[in-house]
Amino acid sequence: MLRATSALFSKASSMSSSLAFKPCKLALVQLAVTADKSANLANARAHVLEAANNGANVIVLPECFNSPYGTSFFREYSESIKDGPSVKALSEMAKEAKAYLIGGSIPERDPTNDNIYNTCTVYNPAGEQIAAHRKIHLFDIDVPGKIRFQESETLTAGESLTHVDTEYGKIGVGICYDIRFPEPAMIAARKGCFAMIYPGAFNMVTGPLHWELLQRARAVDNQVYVAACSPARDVTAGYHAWGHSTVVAPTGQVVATMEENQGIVYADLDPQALNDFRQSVPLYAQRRFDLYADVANTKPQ
Ligand SMILES: NC(=O)CC(=O)C(=O)O
Repeated sequence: MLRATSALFSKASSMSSSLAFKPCKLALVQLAVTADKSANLANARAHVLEAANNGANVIVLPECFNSPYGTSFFREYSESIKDGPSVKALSEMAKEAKAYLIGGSIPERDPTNDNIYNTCTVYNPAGEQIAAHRKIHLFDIDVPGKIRFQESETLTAGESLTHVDTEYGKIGVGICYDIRFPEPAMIAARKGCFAMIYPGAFNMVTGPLHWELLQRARAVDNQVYVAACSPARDVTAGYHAWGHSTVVAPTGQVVATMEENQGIVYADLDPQALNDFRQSVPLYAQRRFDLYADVANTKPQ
């Protein structure tokens, strides 16, 4: 299903506070993930090439696309992001596709300390790995009678924010639970990112409640594009992903989305639309950091 954005905001006359980036076509690959890593890599390759053949310049894979999503699987499926089979395959895919590839996430084992991370690696069209984002907020929740998931049982959190320079402009990257925290998206936007992209795997409890809401919130707060790419739902797996990979415009409107099955969602990202909206609703000139710059030092009471 594709929902088109209506032209709510007319073209701005002045572009004084405009953000420079080039138009590009984004593709979110909502992949059916199995317990067979090689099959997952082959399936990812086929879909990345399909997206590129359909004109995508920036292609995104889901969270944990090479492994089932579950704390009991992370160590078994983990590998190095320097020379493991998954990063080799991702690099080749990006090169074959001649596109930027935001390679979902994989369980990463760091050979220097044996820690396991949930890590998104990013590639340029030459196949070079240009960034790696380790999920900074681990998904530890307990909703009684509904879902308990504790990534921290096996994973270690990353320690840095990720902003990737591409020929189209700067893109911020987070992973799934990272989207619940407004600060990284705000920093990315203030540093000139035109989009925040989140490989993610919400579930049947939190998906209907928050998946779209959080993307729209991050988009409208920061007046950037926001996209989240999920695995397809597999009801035979231990974790049932919500699916619904989605792209949201800087206005907060959903521009492209889908249901729960495997497929690809496309959206054209347009600098003119972003800048027109920022001109119409000039948040960047109106913020009152004189009143709330100290948020990190304000303790919850
Ligand atoms: N899987 C996640 O990291 C996050 C999630 O499912 C949620 O926040 O809900």
